[in-house]
Amino acid sequence: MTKILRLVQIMQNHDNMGQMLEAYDVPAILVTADYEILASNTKYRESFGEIDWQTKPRCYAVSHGYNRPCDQAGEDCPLLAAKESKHKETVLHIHQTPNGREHVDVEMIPIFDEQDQLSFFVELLKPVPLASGSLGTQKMLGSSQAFERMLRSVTQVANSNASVLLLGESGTGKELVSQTIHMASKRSDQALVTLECSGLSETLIESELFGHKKGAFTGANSDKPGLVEKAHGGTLFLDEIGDVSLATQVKLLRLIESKTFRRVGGTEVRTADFRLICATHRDLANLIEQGLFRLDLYYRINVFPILIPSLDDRLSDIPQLVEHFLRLEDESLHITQSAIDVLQHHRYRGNIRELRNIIDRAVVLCETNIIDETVITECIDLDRSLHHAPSLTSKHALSLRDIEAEYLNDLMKQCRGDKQKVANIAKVSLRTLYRKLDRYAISEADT
Ligand SMILES: Nc1ncnc2c1ncn2[C@@H]1O[C@H](COP(=O)(O)OP(=O)(O)OP(=O)(O)O)[C@@H](O)[C@H]1O
Repeated sequence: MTKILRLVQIMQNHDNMGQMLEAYDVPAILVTADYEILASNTKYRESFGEIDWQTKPRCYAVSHGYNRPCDQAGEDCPLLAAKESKHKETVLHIHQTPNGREHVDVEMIPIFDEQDQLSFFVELLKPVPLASGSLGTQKMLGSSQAFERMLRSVTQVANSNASVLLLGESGTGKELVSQTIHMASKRSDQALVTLECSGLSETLIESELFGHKKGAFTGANSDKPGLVEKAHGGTLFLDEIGDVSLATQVKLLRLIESKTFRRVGGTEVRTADFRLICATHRDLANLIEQGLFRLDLYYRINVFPILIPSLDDRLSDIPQLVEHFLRLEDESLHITQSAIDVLQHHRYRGNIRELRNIIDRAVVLCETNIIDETVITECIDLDRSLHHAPSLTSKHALSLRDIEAEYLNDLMKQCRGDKQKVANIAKVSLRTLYRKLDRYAISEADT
């Protein structure tokens, strides 16, 4: 007797249905071709709660609160897809769970009877903890198709050791995706170490990445481990990899290929075990054509590329993102639908970061706890007026830049070049600090 036949017989005995599902170590339900749920396993009940068996429960009603199948509600229906293809089908859905709306990786397995007729489906529902369909502080938010496509890639690659290349415009969330991949990987209990490569000189990148020996250059008063050592066992995230010079690319290639390196000024060959994630907003193929990016390095870093959609390609996520950013500022604030409409018609050059700026600005400008269309339009126009007044902005920016440069220079001296300390005092991220130090050409050697 074939395995499948036995399975069908087992399933025909209602008492055994639940037991059969217990064999799966993920939440599972048994569904008929008419979408009726016949049984669930313990893992399902733990994740999604008890099903009310009094009413003939349908999967679309239980998982989504719909009164018709998902495909008729404008969503992908894995059951319909499996009926048509007669193969296992997978899809990422947002389901109602006791924790609110959560992304769930759905796998629909068709089961045939001895006449080769499709009789049942086993639906496996794996919650995806790295994203949220509703509000949450750490998670990536979104439910648009473009976002879900990207999230699917993130879930597929997170658990492997493959090098990932994140491609997307500025402010689309590349850094957040790198954190998500790290947190969902086997290395999550070790460090995620980030180096923002943009604008750093070759010497600085080298000394930051590989560390240096005492006396390696002026100001190197003691031995210092580099970021590669700090990332041992964990993940190394190289942001804006498209901006590094050809000379630095050679060093990176050597590091990635051999997983060995030497501290600047040192002779000892050290090894490091890290998972590599790189990101860029630049068109690497174009850079390769111009001879500005090495093809061999490109192949090394681009084992698994993930395209991060721009905000213009996921406008339907705006209400959810706005709610989230508002909640971070003040629980009592509300935004009107017409204000949301304005935000959904705006074109974002700075993507989610720009949206967040607009909301932060609106929180300051609104005089009541309601943010309406007028406030949002004012916040958007503020950006436009800055772009259209170059002489004014450059004049003011110049003096602000001078003040900032002096402040950071002093802080670096006070803290003897300890960038983490400086970043803490200046209340900026380490990443922002690197950008600023580089912009003002302040180096450790000056401190
Ligand atoms: N899916 C998301 N849900 C919630 N917040 C997000 C999401 N994606 C990005 N953000 C927020 O948008 C801002 C920009 O994200 P991030 O810094 O990760 O972008 P980036 O692509 O790395 O930008 P850059 O290329 O300029 O370094 C951050 O405040 C981040 O928390």
